[in-house]
Amino acid sequence: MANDIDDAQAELDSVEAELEMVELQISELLEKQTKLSSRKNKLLQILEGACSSAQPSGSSKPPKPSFSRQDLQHYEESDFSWSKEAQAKLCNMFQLSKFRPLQRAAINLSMSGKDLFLVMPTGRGKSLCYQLPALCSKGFTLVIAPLVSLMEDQLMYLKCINVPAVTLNASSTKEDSKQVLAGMTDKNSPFKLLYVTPEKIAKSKLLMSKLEKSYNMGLLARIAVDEVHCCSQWGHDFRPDYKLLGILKRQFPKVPLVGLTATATSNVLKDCQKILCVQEPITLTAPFNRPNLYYEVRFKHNEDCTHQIAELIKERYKNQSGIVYVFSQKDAEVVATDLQKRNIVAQPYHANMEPSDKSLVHQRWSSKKIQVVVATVAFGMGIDKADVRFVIHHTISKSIENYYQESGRAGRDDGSADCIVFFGFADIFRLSTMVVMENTGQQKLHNMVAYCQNVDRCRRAMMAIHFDEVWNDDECNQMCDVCRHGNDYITMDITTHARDVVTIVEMASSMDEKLTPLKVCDAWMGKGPAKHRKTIKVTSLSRVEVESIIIHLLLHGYFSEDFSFTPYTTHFYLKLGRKAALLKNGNHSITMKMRRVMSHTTAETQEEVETALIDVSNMAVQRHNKTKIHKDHQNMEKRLVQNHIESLAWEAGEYVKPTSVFEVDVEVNLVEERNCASEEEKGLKNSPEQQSSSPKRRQKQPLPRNCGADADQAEADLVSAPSELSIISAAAVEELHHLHSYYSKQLRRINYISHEHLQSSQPGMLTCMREPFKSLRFPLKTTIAKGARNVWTRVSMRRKLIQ
Ligand SMILES: Nc1ncnc2c1ncn2[C@H]1C[C@H](O)[C@@H](COP(=O)(O)OP(=O)(O)OP(=O)(O)O)O1
Repeated sequence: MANDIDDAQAELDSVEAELEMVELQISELLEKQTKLSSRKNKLLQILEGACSSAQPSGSSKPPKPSFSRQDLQHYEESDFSWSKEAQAKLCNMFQLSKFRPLQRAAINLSMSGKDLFLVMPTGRGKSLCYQLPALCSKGFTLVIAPLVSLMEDQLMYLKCINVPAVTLNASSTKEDSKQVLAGMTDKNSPFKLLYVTPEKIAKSKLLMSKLEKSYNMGLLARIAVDEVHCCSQWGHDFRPDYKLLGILKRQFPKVPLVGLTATATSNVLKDCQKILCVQEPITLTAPFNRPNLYYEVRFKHNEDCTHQIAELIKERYKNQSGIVYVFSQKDAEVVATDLQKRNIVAQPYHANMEPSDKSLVHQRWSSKKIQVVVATVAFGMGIDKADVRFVIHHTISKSIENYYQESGRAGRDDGSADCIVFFGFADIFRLSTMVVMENTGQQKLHNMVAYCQNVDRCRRAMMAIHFDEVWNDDECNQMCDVCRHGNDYITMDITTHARDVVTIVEMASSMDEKLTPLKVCDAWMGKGPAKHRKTIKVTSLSRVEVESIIIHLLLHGYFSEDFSFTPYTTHFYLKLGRKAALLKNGNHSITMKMRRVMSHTTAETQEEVETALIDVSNMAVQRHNKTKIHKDHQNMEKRLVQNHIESLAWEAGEYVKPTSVFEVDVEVNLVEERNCASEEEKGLKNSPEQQSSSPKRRQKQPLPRNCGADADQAEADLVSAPSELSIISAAAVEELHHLHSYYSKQLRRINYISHEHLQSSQPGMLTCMREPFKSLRFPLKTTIAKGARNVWTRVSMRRKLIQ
């Protein structure tokens, strides 16, 4: 009877596990289907024409007919009543000889009174698309810009070219404000552009009433919303006051609006459209591609990264201007000082500096008195230096949008420039805790990490897909490290590795222990606490491989983030992801493409530069690294061969899993009926030392899986311990008694050890639980919960039978 119930219970467990797996697979496939369908729709839309009308967010209406190629051609090429004047002002006032792609179409559409979203890469000249129409129209253009510094930059530039422009912001004097407000209703329009912040629109009733008046007088010619993605909380720079700008279109419906951004996906634009209350805007998207920028990702191996950056600057970018982006204000100070020590004229720039110091750094950099600005993201909008030859990221950006913006500050003069990211394992988690409060922060960071982890796709293609563009890899023209040094990767079957590392996290979690990614790496590489080492299947992979696999598992849902908040900081731990359960299925496999270890430096340019730059004092270190790299490479290739042999054997049905097994250090000693009753009896009389030696002996001789009939039998004995004596009898009563004493004794030991541990220097629940649990033994593949359930079922069955 008990046997039947055990069997049924075991089968139920296995059916439940299988069902769980099927559900996961279904949800995976559904997710894939949704992604593919949405991609398909986007591609169809793009193929229909270069531009299309955006649809209101959440609208169930069928899509409006798109803005066709012919329409675009019309606005690009036709002559309009204002065309001559516009061309003249382009040359005479802006001192520019011709329009860049889409500028003319954008200007003509805006002059025709259409609402427009203009998505154009940074530095391609979006401002001209509202500044020139402003000069060709009656009245003035209202420009909403997110930062006062950005407005001031623009005003300075406009003043230089004799374009009358003013601003109203918190720092405007009373007198200035009075003049500006008066000018808004002056028919002679003393200024053509009025710059305000979104806060001003939201808070100043006086401004709104003046706008109302100028609208009624026909003097409010146009509204330009710069950095329009700030309206949407899905945009990377969400600003709450931007959300209130819908009032403008509601109050002044006849005034054309132009929203400008460098980085907005179609979803962000839909959101902006809804927030700004724009009915049917035309979206013009200039190709995001900046053909003159070379994109590259390098592994950040250690703190030596600043040294590498310094060498690059001294050799490759001698006397050329650039930016080094860092993670924090402290990093800005430290890295700038390090560069200075290496004779590079560098200065930090971050939000916590005095405004006067910030503008001094900006000015000195613009006039080439400083070569490098080591900056946080605070050094951003409004930076318009044409000849920036390099943008190096000491730490990855928090999203592809951010990266595109930040790196886009290079090469605005169309001359070639480099955008290099140093990709470090620990940085991912520093950033992760920073974006934890943002709705889509983790997803965006994952996209950025995937961009860096990528080894086989053109980096431009990855960005293009991110920005919903169709892309042909040939267009990269070898201007990214992947296209330039293609095929420098290998495909690894990492299923076994994944199982091993997932087991470590699973085991920690069953012991209520949380592991940081760094600890997972250490534990897996056998560098964790000694007590863990004997229970973990230590990997022979290199650190780089270990980190890459953990990142891969995180990006693909086998791991996920587990944040813990303290009043001072946020901690990042790894926990099992939604797909971790799939690994329990023997047929599930995971492959990943991995750069040949350190083959990164096979990039000629990098190798050339680095070998050329090796400081004599660092020769030894470099040699050591190279030897290690060479060994890593050899190991990797050996493993690949091994993987290949295994997979062939698997296909031929000959594969026998290696006999080394992972032994769970948390086991409950479900002793075999016949012998164990007496063993336990003995155990009860044994000294504590002798008792604890028994489990240890077992650990030293792990029970191999699939290693013959004996092993099978032994395992079966453990799992279905009381099966042979299931009729209630004197023996069974005795056994129940023994079980009872055994568990009481275990509990007493837990109490005793817990007490002891609570008094030790390491405080906390975990410490006191770990030791006692260590000497409990579960059958292989059994968790504490499962083991407890089995024991409970068995004990209660027997109790019933006795009654
Ligand atoms: N048709 C043109 N020909 C040559 N240079 C141009 C042209 N239009 C604009 N520029 C120059 C002027 C500026 O120095 C530079 C960048 O223009 P700007 O309008 O500030 O870019 P942007 O607004 O797209 O960048 P950001 O996204 O960083 O604000 O390009």
